[in-house]
Amino acid sequence: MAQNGCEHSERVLTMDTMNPNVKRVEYAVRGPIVQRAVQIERELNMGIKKPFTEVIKANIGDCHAMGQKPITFFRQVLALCSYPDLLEDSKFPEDAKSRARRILQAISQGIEMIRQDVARYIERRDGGITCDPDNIYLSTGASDGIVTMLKLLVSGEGVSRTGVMISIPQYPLYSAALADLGAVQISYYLDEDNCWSLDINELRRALQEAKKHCSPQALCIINPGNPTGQVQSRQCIEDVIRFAAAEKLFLMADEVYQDNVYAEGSKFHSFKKVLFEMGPEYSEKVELASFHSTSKCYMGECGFRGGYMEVINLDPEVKFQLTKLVSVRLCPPVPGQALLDVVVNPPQPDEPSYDTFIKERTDTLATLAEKASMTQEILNQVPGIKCNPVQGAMYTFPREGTSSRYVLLYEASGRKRHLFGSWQMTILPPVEKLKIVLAKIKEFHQHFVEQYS
Ligand SMILES: Cc1ncc(COP(=O)(O)O)c(C=O)c1O
Repeated sequence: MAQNGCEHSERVLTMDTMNPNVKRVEYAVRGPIVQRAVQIERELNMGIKKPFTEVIKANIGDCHAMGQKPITFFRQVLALCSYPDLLEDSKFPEDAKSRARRILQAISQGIEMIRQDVARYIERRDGGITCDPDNIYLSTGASDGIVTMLKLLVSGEGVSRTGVMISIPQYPLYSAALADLGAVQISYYLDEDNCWSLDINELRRALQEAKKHCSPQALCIINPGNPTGQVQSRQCIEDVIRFAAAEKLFLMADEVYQDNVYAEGSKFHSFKKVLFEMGPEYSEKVELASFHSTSKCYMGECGFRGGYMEVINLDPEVKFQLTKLVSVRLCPPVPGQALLDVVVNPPQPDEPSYDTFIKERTDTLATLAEKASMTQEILNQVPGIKCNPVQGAMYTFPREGTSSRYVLLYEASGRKRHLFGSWQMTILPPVEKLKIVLAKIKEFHQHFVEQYS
């Protein structure tokens, strides 16, 4: 008998009966490199001697786990919302208290106020272009919104099965969600030689090929990009919108890194703003869902799982279905909603927390900018490594040399040939630790090249 009192052969849920789509899901964030790192860390903790004393996790996108300081005002408001007796405590500033009272009141009446605050935030961000709170859906992080939208899109069988275009290199949520939903992944490749920009001809190529075996319905863009750190130009976004309109594709714009722009000459342009500035020919026609989150930018609050999506030009009956789908799962956790509210409605110049808030936000973004330029500078000093400028987001995706030994090693490890010799790392470790990581990469690479080329 098995431990749970049931013969294995009697189980209802086995590897043979389970959902085959789940088995197709790959998720690199929990993949072999991470598992090996965990194992090494355990061995170090057990006192096993190694040529190093610490594992610095340059793969994790969790800002606070990597030492970034949470924004004080946000945590104060969350503490007050969680334990309202603290509203009597004189140590908390008055603006944090009034924000907490407002949120507590709103939550008791439903989430309408938070959706309105999100809409006002989008209007400020997009230079006054109107945003209807009815187009805002609060989500448990951006991931939840993205998966919900994909779920709505997927249908059909065989050549009619929904195909969704995603960038390569990609953020693994997309391939995982598509595998899980049994949708067809249509890969389009970002242009490494042009700072990972998006080439419309490549979109065309991918789409034409895909039409032979599926029904392409949607195009996903991550801007600023994970894992490649590019910020798409306004021209590129316009081209993508024209392409989506011409090909009748639903646009999904993942904009969770909208504040993370570092490079001179790079600027974040939201898809919504560009769409509306292109005039009614596009703004009244192209269907768009855009996503934001409390997890990234200067907030880094991924543990609270706050986010929203804005939908534009959604068929009213589909919108009804979306509302139903979201409602069935009940609302996102209250702390995530409260946090989202203070992110979209931060301290104002006449409020006591304003100066601290601005200082913390500015310092956090300035440190990330410093780490972005340090990373690309040091990696580009290593002979054989090429690293594009980290224009935005929190990652770099450098490429190693092309010796045949590398190719063999790479393929032997079961990776995809097209990503040969490239790897992703975050710029999140504290400056001093990042310097150590970069120095180690330099040393390792030089040694590896000497040994095998
Ligand atoms: C491009 C991109 N989209 C979505 C997410 C998920 O965000 P959230 O934590 O809000 O679910 C991430 C997280 O790393 C990301 O990099």
